[in-house]
Amino acid sequence: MIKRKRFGQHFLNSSSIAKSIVSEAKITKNDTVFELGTGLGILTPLLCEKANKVISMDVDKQLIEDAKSDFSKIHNLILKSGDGFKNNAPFTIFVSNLPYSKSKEAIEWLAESSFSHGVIMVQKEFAEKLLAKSSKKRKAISVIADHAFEISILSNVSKNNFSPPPKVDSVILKIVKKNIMKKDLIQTINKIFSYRRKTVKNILKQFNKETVIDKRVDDLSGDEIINLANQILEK
Ligand SMILES: C[S@@+](CC[C@H](N)C(=O)[O-])C[C@H]1O[C@@H](n2cnc3c(N)ncnc32)[C@H](O)[C@@H]1O
Repeated sequence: MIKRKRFGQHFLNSSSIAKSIVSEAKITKNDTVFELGTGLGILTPLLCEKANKVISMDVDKQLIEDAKSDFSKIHNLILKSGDGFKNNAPFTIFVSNLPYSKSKEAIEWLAESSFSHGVIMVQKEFAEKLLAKSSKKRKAISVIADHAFEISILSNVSKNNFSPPPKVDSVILKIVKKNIMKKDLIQTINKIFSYRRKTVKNILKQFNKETVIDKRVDDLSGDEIINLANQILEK
C-alpha cells in the first residue's frame, strides 16, 4: 500500500482507453517509444505492436520482474527497473500514464529531452495548470510547458477506470515538442515565479542586472518571462 501511494500506482483497467492512448501516439515502425511506468503493462504490448522498439521502465522492481515474465515472447521490448527520469536512451515518442506526484518533474524532464511527441495522462487539476492562460492561474510549469510543447486535450478519463481508483479524474494530453529547454532556463523560470509579486526591475536587481521595466511577473506574457529568464542567464 505504501509503495502504491509513493509510486502513484493507480493502474488503468480499461483496454479501450489503453487502445486509444496508443492510437493517438501515432507510432510507426521507425519509432522508439519510451514508456515511463510499466505498471501491470496494459499499454506495453500494444506499444510494441506499433513501434520498432519500446523501452519501458518502472521504479518498482517487482513490476518489472512480472512484466519480464508476462512479455518474454515480445522481442522489441526492453524492460528496465529504475527511475525513468534518469533514462538517457534516445526515443522518438513518449507515452505514460504518469505517476501523479511526479507530473511536474515529468514535464520538466520532457522539456529538456529531445523527442517528437507524446501522449500523457495527468490529473485534471494538473492539466488545467499546464494549460492555464490567465496570469492568476499560471505557474512556472505552465510557462515551461507552453514554451516546450504544443499541448492539446485528447479526452477526460474518470477515476473509475483505475485500480485502485485515485481521488480525482484524469485527462489525456497530446504533447508535441516545440523547443528543447536547458536545465538552467527551467530553474530560472521557477526562480522568477518565486518572486512573482516583485517587479521585473526588482527581480533583475537580485541578479545584479538592470532594466526600466516596471511590470510584475503576472503582467508579463509567457514569451516575456522566457526573455527575462534568458536575460538573467546572460553572462
Ligand atoms: C499511474 S501508474 C501507470 C501504470 C501503467 N502504465 C498503467 O497505465 O496502468 C504509474 C506507474 O509509474 C511507476 N513509477 C512511479 N515513479 C516512477 C519513476 N520515477 N520512474 C519509473 N516509473 C515510475 C509506478 O510504479 C507505476 O507503476
